[in-house]
Amino acid sequence: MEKKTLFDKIWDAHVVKSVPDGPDVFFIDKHFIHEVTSPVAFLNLEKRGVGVMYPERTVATPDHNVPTIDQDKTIKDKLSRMQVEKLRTNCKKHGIELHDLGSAHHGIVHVIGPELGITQPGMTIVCGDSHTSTHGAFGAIAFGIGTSEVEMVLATQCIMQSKPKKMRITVDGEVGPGVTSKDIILYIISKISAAGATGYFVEYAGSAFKSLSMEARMTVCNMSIEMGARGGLIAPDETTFEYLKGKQYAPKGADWEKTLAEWTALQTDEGAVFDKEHYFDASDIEPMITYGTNPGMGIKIKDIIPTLDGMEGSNKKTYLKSLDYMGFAPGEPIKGKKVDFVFVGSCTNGRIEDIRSVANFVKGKKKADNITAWIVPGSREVEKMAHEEGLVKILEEAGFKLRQPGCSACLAMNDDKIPSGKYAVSTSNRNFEGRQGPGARTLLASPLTVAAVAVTGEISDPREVF
Ligand SMILES: CC(C)[C@H](C(=O)O)[C@@H](O)C(=O)O
Ligand code: SF4
Repeated sequence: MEKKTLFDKIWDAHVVKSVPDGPDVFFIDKHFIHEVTSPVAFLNLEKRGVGVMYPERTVATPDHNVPTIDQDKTIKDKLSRMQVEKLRTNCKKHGIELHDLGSAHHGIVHVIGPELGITQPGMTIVCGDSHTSTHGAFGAIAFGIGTSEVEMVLATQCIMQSKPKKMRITVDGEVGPGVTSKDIILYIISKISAAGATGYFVEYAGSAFKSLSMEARMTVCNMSIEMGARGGLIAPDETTFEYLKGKQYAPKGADWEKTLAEWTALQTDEGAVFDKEHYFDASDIEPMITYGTNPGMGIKIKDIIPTLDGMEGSNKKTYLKSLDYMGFAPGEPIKGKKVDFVFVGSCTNGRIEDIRSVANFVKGKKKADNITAWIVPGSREVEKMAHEEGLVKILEEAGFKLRQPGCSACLAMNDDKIPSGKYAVSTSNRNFEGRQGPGARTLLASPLTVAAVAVTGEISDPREVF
């Protein structure tokens, strides 16, 4: 019998029609929408006089543009207000479930999907958003699509897709204390580069991933796109099932038992062939940070910023331009550099475990005077738990400012911007020029590292801060 990868199994089960030499017609189980990439799709449907085929398969939430204070008041920014209002009217008109600002399950689309148990193993999931890859943590094929495809999914629940190549990234062994899943993925991207998985769909395998919680796995899959991959997934296991059990949209009773048997079979067959394989050893991974302007420009915090050795021509030019933007020089240590802002949040690290780890770290300590510290829960549910567990109190005592759920300072589409020239150590996933505001300088790191930076006011290794 043909050996199949997990990706093949899910893919093949969703092909409605195979077109010779063309893309497949591909069925989508779940569709998430937000205020930025859906308005034009709805507008075009309207123009064509077409309705939404399966409204119950789409779930909406406003997250990118929303303010993270005074969410109960009218949004001040005109474009943001219009986009959020459009989302409301479109959802109402087409009978689409909306988790609106201020409601119990409002939040970043990639945080609320898993939280509600909408994201499940074996599914195909899309959203007009590149970080849809997050949902792959459940053993689903999840990827970002463009606005014209959002329209296609609304109208037909299908899209046209060519099957990507398959890559497996195996990390075996155990990471040491102070090393998190964010460090694992930053390490992988630094090794294979920000374009290293272009054209591939990745399966993460090996004991280093199996021992991660679901939230930590989501951090890994979230950043698949930052190495160019279409998406990334992890085969479901007991950790996955335990997380989903009892969630609002998870199967219940006899249905649960039946579904569990199906989910358990969602594994890559022994001997299945990948187009490319990478192997890493978990014991080589240490706390990581980026120093440049793409997520592949990462180093261990203890290391120096790479020198110009072996760099020539346009590579050297691009490298120097990137360092110039960051205000760094080749060969300098990164540790000890002064920082202005820390940001804990986003669909990469805005979940409750992230907030817990920051709170545990800063408990009884104070942030440094030069630091502005923002903590933005990924959802209302996370916010609620953070209050109930006493984490907010700990964080506020340490000098952090808690804001309301949304994408916030992850990208400069709302009011939470880092001023030009300032340094922000951020738990988000992108450090592009201007990502957190025009001229802002972003360094990506784990929540634990961010906590250490908040306390010391400079780039620090969390294992060395007490
Ligand atoms: C605005 C949206 C389309 C974008 C994406 O696709 O990822 C954003 O979420 C991001 O993280 O850059
Ligand atoms: S939190 Fe950041 S990465 Fe995630 S969807 Fe929002 S803008 Fe994109």
